[in-house]
Amino acid sequence: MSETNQNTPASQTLLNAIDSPADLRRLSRSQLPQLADEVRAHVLNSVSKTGGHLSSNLGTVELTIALHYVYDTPRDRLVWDVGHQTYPHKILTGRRDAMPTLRQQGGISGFPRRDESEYDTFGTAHSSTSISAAHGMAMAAKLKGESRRAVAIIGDGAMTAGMAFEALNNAGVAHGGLLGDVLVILNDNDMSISPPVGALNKYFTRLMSGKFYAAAREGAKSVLKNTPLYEFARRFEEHTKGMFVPGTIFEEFGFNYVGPIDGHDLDALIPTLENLRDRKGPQFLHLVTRKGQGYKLAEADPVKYHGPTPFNPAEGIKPSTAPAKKTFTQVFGDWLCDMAEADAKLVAITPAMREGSGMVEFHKRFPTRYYDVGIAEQHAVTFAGGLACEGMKPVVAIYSTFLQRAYDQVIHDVALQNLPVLFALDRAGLVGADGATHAGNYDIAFTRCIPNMSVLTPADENECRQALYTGHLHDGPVTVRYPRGAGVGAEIKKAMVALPWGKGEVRRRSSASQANGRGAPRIAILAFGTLLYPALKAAEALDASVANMRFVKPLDAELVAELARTHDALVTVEDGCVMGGAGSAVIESLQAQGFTVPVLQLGLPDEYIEHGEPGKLMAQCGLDAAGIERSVRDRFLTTAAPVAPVLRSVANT
Ligand SMILES: Cc1ncc(C[n+]2csc(CCOP(=O)(O)OP(=O)(O)O)c2C)c(N)n1
Ligand SMILES: CC(=O)[C@@H](O)[C@H](O)COP(=O)(O)O
Ligand SMILES: [Mg+2]
Repeated sequence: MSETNQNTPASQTLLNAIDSPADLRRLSRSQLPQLADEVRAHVLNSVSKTGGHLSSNLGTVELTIALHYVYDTPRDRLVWDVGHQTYPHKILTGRRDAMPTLRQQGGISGFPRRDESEYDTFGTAHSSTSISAAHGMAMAAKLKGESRRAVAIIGDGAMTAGMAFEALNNAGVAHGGLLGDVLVILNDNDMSISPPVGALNKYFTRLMSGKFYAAAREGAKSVLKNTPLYEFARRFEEHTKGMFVPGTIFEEFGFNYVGPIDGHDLDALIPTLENLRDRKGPQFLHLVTRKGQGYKLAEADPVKYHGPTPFNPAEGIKPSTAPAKKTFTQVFGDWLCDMAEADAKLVAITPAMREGSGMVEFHKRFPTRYYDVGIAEQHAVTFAGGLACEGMKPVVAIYSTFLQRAYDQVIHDVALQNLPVLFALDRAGLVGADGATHAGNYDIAFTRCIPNMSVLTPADENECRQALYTGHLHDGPVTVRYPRGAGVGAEIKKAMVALPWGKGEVRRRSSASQANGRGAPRIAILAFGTLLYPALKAAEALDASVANMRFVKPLDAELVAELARTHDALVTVEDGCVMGGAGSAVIESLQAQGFTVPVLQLGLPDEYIEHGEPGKLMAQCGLDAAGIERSVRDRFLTTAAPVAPVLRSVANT
């Protein structure tokens, strides 16, 4: 019996004794409903304190208990799609008492992590990967002659990504005579983050509302419940269900389809999973659940409770009273509506992130020009390409990390054809609580190398608005990147004025540079994006010049040359990966122009930065003012490594 954690209410008598699924499997079936109540309470109690994903987790309590009760985990593999709904899974697999550390530095992740637990069989967070991974695990078991099973648990939202169907298409057939024993569980709560979109959702609704099948089931179950016949009827039903319900798309893919059944009913879940566990070949179980189950406020508004910050569960989420600075997301949302007013050709696309991308107002005001395409980033980009071919001005609002999902579409379907698509990249740089899977660290590197692509890095809220406007006017593909949350609180000018294309600006001149180089080396910091402000602060202490570069591509080569001519050393700072980032662009420009001035590149390191508080994480990466100052002193201003007199090339004269 584990020690009762002082943070957990005493009412968790069953849960406090469960440190692994083996403990769970020692419970009787009749104890499981109480355990479900305790797990649900623990989820609500924890998330209301730490913040995190809530409504999806409340919806998977019974499913999680049933899976660990029926399957021999971790020998049998569970792969959770997206993985934002795995708090019950973590609570039941030895991390109950770690929940207060959720998504905090050094604490447990909000998503499954292989390096966090053997029960987290596959790292997820980007959606729609679970069927592919589970299929791989199932085929490996076949090839190795192991009897283990693989289960993918995927939501109705995640099912809208093409990758899920790529996997179904592959998993449903034999390979070399071997057929994987994979179970795909569709956790259908009729919700993505926003209300679901697309034809697939309508199809699921038809399946769920299969009148005859549902009625036949309920009738049989209530009559036979708790009788020996129930078992017979259950098996009979399996073999006769095809007579009542027309073949489903999943059966066309080669899966044995079962369902829909109530994903909160343990008496339905457990026998069904026991039956499916012992069947060979690809199985598909369609569950109907409710997002937010068991907490009325989340049941009523699963969108609001998808990923709340800390709140009082007794009162629910209250609007913040603090006069908050506008977030970059809000700046984008405001600009989008203003631009739509001014330009009828503007259309806006989101791959299932309406709220997170700040598009609720745009959707309300411009419903015919708003497209939520579901979790389908590849389609979102090429769809925008098609719109642009016909003279529309599409804006693809997408988190930097999710654009990674559509890289070929950006190159092949948009940039190569030089189509005017504006990519509004939110969550650029470190995002904090979601950790490495959601970091937008790489977009500067992976977009600036694409011919025809332009890359803008606004420094504050006002410049973000102007950069979006500038990108919208540009006749070619453009990315404008901005971080999660608020900036410095710059005054936002309503008037939209295009930035001088490809031009940066000097924001501070070092006095050393006006002293013709006597004394301390003359240093210039070239800042990209919101790191302009910590750079300015560091420059005060360093007496360095500072340039707000604004554009990574086209880079202001003239400004780079002028700074190289008038300074002994250059420093680049960016909230993106150093490798291939903006600093690399500056070095390439210096080389191309024949300059040999030393350059210190500051940015995100070649490693994954885990979840934590963004400000602290940036400081740990040396990207706060103190860190920038420290790095410049260490590199250029210590006697140990003085800046050598620069051999000035011809270009310097
Ligand atoms: C590739 C990708 N795009 C977008 C997201 C953002 N996202 C996280 S959860 C979610 C909705 C998932 O809906 P569903 O699969 O139905 O799970 P539910 O939240 O309903 O349990 C989205 C769009 C993501 N994680 N990965
Ligand atoms: C699970 C998932 O991918 C989304 O819910 C994501 O966590 C949202 O991130 P933001 O909180 O930055 O909008
Ligand atoms: Mg869903």
